Formats: sequence, C-alpha cells, structure tokens
Amino acid sequence: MEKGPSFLFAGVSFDKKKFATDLARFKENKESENLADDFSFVEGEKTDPEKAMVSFVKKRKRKSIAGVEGFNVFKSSKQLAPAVDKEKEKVEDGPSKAKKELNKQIERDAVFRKKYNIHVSGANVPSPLRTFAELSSRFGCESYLLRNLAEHGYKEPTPIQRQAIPVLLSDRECFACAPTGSGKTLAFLCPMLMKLRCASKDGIRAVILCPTRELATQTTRECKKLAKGNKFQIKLMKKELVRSTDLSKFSCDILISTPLRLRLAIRRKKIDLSRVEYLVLDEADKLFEVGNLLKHIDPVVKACSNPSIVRSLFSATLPDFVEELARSIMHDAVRVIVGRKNTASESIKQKLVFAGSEEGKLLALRQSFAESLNPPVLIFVQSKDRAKELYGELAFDDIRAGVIHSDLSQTQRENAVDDFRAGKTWVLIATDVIARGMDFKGVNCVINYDFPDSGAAYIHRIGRTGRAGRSGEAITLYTEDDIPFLRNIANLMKASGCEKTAIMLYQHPHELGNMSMSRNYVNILKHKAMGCYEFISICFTVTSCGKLLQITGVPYRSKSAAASTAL
Ligand SMILES: Nc1ncnc2c1ncn2[C@@H]1O[C@H](COP(=O)(O)OP(=O)(O)OP(=O)(O)O)[C@@H](O)[C@H]1O
Repeated sequence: MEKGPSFLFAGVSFDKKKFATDLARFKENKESENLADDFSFVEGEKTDPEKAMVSFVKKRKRKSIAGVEGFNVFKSSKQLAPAVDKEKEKVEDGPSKAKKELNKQIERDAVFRKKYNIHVSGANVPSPLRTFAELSSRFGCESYLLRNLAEHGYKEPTPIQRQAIPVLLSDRECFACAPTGSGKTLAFLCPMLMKLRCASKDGIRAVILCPTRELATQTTRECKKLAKGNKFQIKLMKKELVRSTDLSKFSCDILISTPLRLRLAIRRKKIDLSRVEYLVLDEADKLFEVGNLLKHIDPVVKACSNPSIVRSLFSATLPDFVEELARSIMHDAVRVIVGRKNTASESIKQKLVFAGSEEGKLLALRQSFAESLNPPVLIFVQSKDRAKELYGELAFDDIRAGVIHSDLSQTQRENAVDDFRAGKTWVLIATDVIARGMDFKGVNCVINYDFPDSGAAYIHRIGRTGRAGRSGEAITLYTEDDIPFLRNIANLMKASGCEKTAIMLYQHPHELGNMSMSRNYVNILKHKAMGCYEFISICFTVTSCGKLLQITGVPYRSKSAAASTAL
C-alpha cells in the first residue's frame, strides 16, 4: 500500500484562487505546516488505531485553538459561500435595503427551521427549501428530475431534504444527522444529480459509499429511478464489474460501492478517483468505525484527490467522535441536525419485553405470532448462528419465514431481500447486515429477539419500521443477562418521546402458579429500582395455558395488587 498523508488532507490541496484568504492565514501560521503529520492512518502502521484517533482529534483541537482558521468548520468564513441562491446574490447589489432584506430572510429561515425542527451550524447557511418547485426557481433544476419526484409521489421535501439539498447545491460540505426513514437518500442524490447536470465520459464524477452490499444495491436502484430521463451512467461496484472491466479506463457519472470493493480496486492501482467531484459517506458513523476507517475509508477518500471535491456525511446516528473528525477534515462545512441527535424515530411505538431466559424468548415470540402476526415483520438476532438457529425453530411453525446473514451467497442474500419485499416471506430473520439504511415498505413490526449491542444498533434496527411518516412498532426482548445494558435502551426510548411503554412478562404455562411468576415480578421491580423504568407504566401480559391475560396501565403504587390478581 502506498504511503502518504491520510485522506484527511486530500482536500487540503486548495483551489488557491478560491481560498486565497484562507491560504494567506494558513501561510502566516507556522504551526499549521505540519498538519499532514497529525493523522497517519496508513495501513501497515503498528499504532493502536483507537489511540491514533484520539490523539489525532486532540492535536487537531489544539491546532484549531491555536488559530488555524481555514480548517475550522464552524469558523465564520469571510468570503460568502459560492451559493447559487439568487436571493442572497441580490444582497451584494443594494446597500442597506439589501442588508435589511437579508436580515429578514435570515429571520424567516430561522422560523422555518424551527417549525421543522432543523438545527444548523456553520457560516452563511443557505436558506431551507420551502417546496420542490424552488429547486427550479432557485437552482435551475431540470424538468426530468422534478417529473421523477412527482412520479415518486414526493409532494414536499422532508426536513433533512429542505436543508441538506440547498447546502450541497451551494457547494458546501455537509454532515447531516436525521432520523431513520426521513429521506436522507434523496437529500444527497438530488443535489448530486443536479450538480452533475448531464452524462459525461470524463472519468468517475461522483462516489457514494455504503456500508453493506444490500444498501449499495438499494441506493443504486433509487438513484437510477431518480435519474430516469437523463443518460447518466450509474454503476454499482460489483464483483463482476471488477473482474470484467479494465478499471484504469473506467468512467461513469455515479459509482456506488462498499468501501471494501472500492479499496480493492484502488489497491490494484486500477481505478482513478482523482476526478470525483462529489463523495457521499452514507451511514458515516458505521463507515468511520475504527477498523473500517483505517483499512477501507482512508484509502478511498485519499484517492478522491480532486481539490474542489464536495464531501458529505449522512447518518441517523452521529456520535461525537465522528463529528470531531468531520469538523477537522471538512472545509467550511455545514452541520445539519433534524430533531434530537441520536434518537429513535418518534413514529415508532416501542416496547420492552422481559422474557426471563432464552426459552422465554422463543415462547414469547411464538405466543405473539399465535395471537397476532401482522406481517411484514423483521426479527433481529445477534449472529449468523443465532439466525440459523431461529430460522430452524420457525421452520416447524406455520410461518413463512426467510433468513439473511453473511454466510449466505450474494444471490441468496438478494433473494431473501427480494422475497421479503415481494411479500413472499412474512417474517425475515436477520443479523445487523440489514439493520442500516434498508427501506422495506411498510414493515409493521421489528422484533429485537437478541438485545442490540449498542444504542446506535437499536436506533437503526428499529428504524426499519415507522418510515416516511408511517407508524410502526418495535419490541425488544430481554433476559436477565441483558439487564446491565437495559438503561441505555430505556433512555433512548424516553428520548424519542416514549412516555408510556409496556414491559411484558411471558411465563411458561407450566410455571404458572408457582413462585417463578412472583420471581419475575420481583425482578421487574428490581429493574425499576435500578432507575431503568422511571417513565414506564407497566403492563403485564401473562400466558396462561395458551391464553393471554392482560393487565394494562397499572399505576406504580397499585401494581402489587394487580400482580396478585394476575397470579
Ligand atoms: N419527500 C418525500 N416525501 C415522501 N416520501 C419520501 C420523501 N423522500 C423520501 N421518501 C421516502 O421515505 C422513505 C425513507 O427514505 P430513506 O430510505 O432515504 O430514509 P433514510 O433517512 O435514509 O433512512 P435510514 O436512516 O434508515 O437510512 C423511502 O421510502 C423514500 O421513498
């Protein structure tokens, strides 16, 4: 692997004209000369990646404090962003009248953003979009794209689209966080298609990185649908493409890939990414996970060496370390957050179910399917072995189930997704391989059969339901072993507006009447005492010889009485 400065500095070879002011400041500051030494995520180095990341961020912070202004994403830039926003261009013509108008516009924008729960930081943030028609009046959008938006039934932009689209159309770098299912894909595809304007054979012009093949396939399909009527070459980086094409001569308008595939193509010194004008890192926090960043992302972003490249990061979860990194690598970027950062979508009704043990989980699942199975249902498990195991169990039941995990071939994975989309299977058992970004229409319920291993995993998993304004349900089963991790999830539930939710107790029929019911009840109280459930009103659902006996909305103080009634 070729050595050199990391990707983080790929964009630092400025367009000297465009950034003359910054360059002057940069020259004045001697400390900034060694910036490229700060971060050496170069493969083969023996440094601990996590330590490298922490030390990198610290160094950047120090340098930022020392005044390397050109690199501080939130520093107000003296030059106006090269916005194509005509309203703002007017300001330069007239003196105080224009200034007044600009101030009014800024106020109107603030009110509008508040209405849609949009939070922005950065200098000269372009006005949000009121309607899709503004794409044409403000930015000269071509008719094919407006037609395609209408054909999709998209009547008005979602909040993330309202703000991220004008930002990217103004050639500003952007990192954006908005809830699952809120239309982030269109928020980066639409400005990309508009900026590329028409098909060209001038190398690879735009790259979208997605963490999984399934998501890359889905994004390619969405991109082609949106580009219908234009002759753009939109390519998915598949194994066959790598095998059958001379990548050194390869060109396309938009290339969509997983980091691994693209990195392999670069490593064999075949593919030329030096002309890429737009780079999107979708599910950025997943891509930036330490192992990935070192191995796959750094070489790709580094290879995209065009000095005027516009990079953007999108995700429903944006942890602080990704923000820190984004702040230090992007120039004059705009941060767009919709709603509260790192929370689950508010349109999902969330429940916790205490299943006691592993056997209890299977019982709870069977019981709830017997009572009411409202397909499509997605079930997440923690590993491929768990997926195979549960698939084996459900195969004996009268349920049309499919399974997807990384041990399956590419075709088998595609078939599992297609069958679920087509309604041939009602229930899809999956590992986290499809937890992010996948847009299955109308999933009614997500079941976390195995407890998610992080808050982010929880948010993305349950985000497969309740999309595009629809409602959905998410049920998380837990056992005694999961209790230490419960508070994190309970807090996420609370943060997403889940005031009341149910904790259900599943009890094996032969256990009813003995002490285990009371034991489980005591456990619930114990968890509550741990502070997990202050906000939750408990509802008991107890299996009794195959029948459900339900006690709902039991206020805390009278719970013991209700529980004894149940027993
Ligand atoms: N303006 C719009 N109006 C109505 N529906 C829309 C609009 N934009 C996108 N959608 C639909 O919303 C759904 C979710 O969009 P998308 O997959 O882009 O969400 P996302 O924010 O990327 O979610 P995730 O975080 O899970 O990746 C899709 O079915 C898409 O077709």
